[in-house]
Amino acid sequence: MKKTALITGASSGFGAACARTLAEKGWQLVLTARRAERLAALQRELSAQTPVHTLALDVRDAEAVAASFASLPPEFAEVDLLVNNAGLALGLEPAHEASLEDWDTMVDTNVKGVMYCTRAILPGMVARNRGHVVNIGSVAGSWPYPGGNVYGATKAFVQQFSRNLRADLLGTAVRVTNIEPGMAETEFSKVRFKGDDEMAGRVYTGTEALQPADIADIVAWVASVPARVNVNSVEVMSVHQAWGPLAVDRS
Ligand SMILES: NC(=O)C1=CN([C@@H]2O[C@H](COP(=O)(O)OP(=O)(O)OC[C@H]3O[C@@H](n4cnc5c(N)ncnc54)[C@H](OP(=O)(O)O)[C@@H]3O)[C@@H](O)[C@H]2O)C=CC1
Ligand SMILES: CC(=O)[C@H](N)C(=O)O
Repeated sequence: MKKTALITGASSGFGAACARTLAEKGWQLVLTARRAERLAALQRELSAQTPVHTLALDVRDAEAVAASFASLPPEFAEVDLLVNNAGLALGLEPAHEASLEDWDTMVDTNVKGVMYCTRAILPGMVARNRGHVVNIGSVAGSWPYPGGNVYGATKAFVQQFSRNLRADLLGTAVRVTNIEPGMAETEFSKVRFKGDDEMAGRVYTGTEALQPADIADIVAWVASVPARVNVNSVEVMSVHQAWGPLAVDRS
């Protein structure tokens, strides 16, 4: 029987790449994000390969997360792998100029979204004594950079939440991994710069960033090691990056 992976933020970037890679490796998929049409397209692409269930969902909505995860079709209900990937950065202003609304959105998505999804899926994993939570943190959670203020802090939360989950889950076979990617070429910068494609493009100019499939390969790897092994964290950067995300010239 195929194992089930539930991926949040599967409509683009790392999440969509994880869907493709895990489908290739024989997983069946529950794909979630807000953009239902993107999920439907990915489902059409992958469904010849593996069963796919899609769920249009905003991870900031605790009740919707709990209700939809509790009412998955029976054949998808036992989630073996939760990839907490949905997330975003908004703005790159210094703290004294940043928008409180952007800060709230980042905390609601990157912190509370991860909490809500984890809380909804974990009881089943513990009851079955089987499962794996893979959180997508960021090098921005450990390495400072100008304008990284709240985004980086949300990823520091993800790092420590991952460690603390392991403490709570000691004595069970449920695994937790925090993956901390460096700069990667996805829709991340388009979102951060609110559709300013020129600004977003500058992030990747003159360098070679990670690609979504690079992160998907790591997710597939941490999920494939022997059940006794917990890969606690993986920090991964482009060979062209050695510390915090590259600052972008805002002028
Ligand atoms: N790209 C990078 O350089 C790095 C990214 N990361 C992290 O990787 C993760 C994936 O980002 P990446 O693939 O790069 O960026 P993308 O913008 O390509 O993907 C982000 C995904 O998150 C989903 N999402 C955002 N907000 C919500 C929400 N409220 N509810 C549900 N889904 C949501 C989006 O779907 P939709 O809009 O359809 O809801 C989309 O599928 C994020 O957590 C990001 O912080 C970490 C390190 C580096
Ligand atoms: C490394 C990331 O999370 C992101 N690309 C950023 O610029 O902060």
